[in-house]
Amino acid sequence: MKIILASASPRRRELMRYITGDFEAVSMDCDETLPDNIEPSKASEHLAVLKAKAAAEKYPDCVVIGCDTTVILGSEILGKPRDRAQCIADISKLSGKTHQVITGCCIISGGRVSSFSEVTDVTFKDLTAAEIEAYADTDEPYDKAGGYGIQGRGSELISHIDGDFFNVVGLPVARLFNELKTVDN
Ligand SMILES: Cc1cn([C@H]2C[C@H](O)[C@@H](COP(=O)(O)OP(=O)(O)OP(=O)(O)O)O2)c(=O)[nH]c1=O
Repeated sequence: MKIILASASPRRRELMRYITGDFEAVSMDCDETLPDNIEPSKASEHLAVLKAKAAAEKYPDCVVIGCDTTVILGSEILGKPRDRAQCIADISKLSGKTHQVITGCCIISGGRVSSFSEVTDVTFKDLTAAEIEAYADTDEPYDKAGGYGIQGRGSELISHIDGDFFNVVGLPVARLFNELKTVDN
């Protein structure tokens, strides 16, 4: 069956090519409002299911994949910063601490819905105000959860990670590869 990646993210499309070159990427518009009181750790999988279901309605004869990446610090979800001030505030919160990056994935095939979450722990260095401001002055943070890109200059902010690097960039490549094999069988 043809594979549809329901994502506008250029990073995800690039990472998906590690799994297969044989897929089509489509942008899905869907309401990403989270239910009240959802546990932060469940948010990305919830949104992945919404994105995949929206795509499955349009492509019922395909294997559809939806994904979402969230950055969780304690009980707070840090989204894409709306402006420089928010970026500085978010990176300041992450400085010197360990947070979780969770990518939720949902696969829908032949009406069957399966989903999972992959967690990577990311630890930031103790950053100075000047380092944080310099990073906020780049154009890297603004389309990324948590306001940083580990695959770019954001790597300078990090002391270490525990888990799948690709998961932080937006797609848990190894896990998704394995899950897709079970769906195709
Ligand atoms: C933490 C982090 C996030 N990100 C990106 C991954 C995701 O693209 C983005 C989180 O936003 P998402 O809402 O997961 O994805 P998206 O809006 O970019 O695309 P779509 O919903 O169409 O699939 O942040 C990085 O590229 N590097 C990082 O280090």
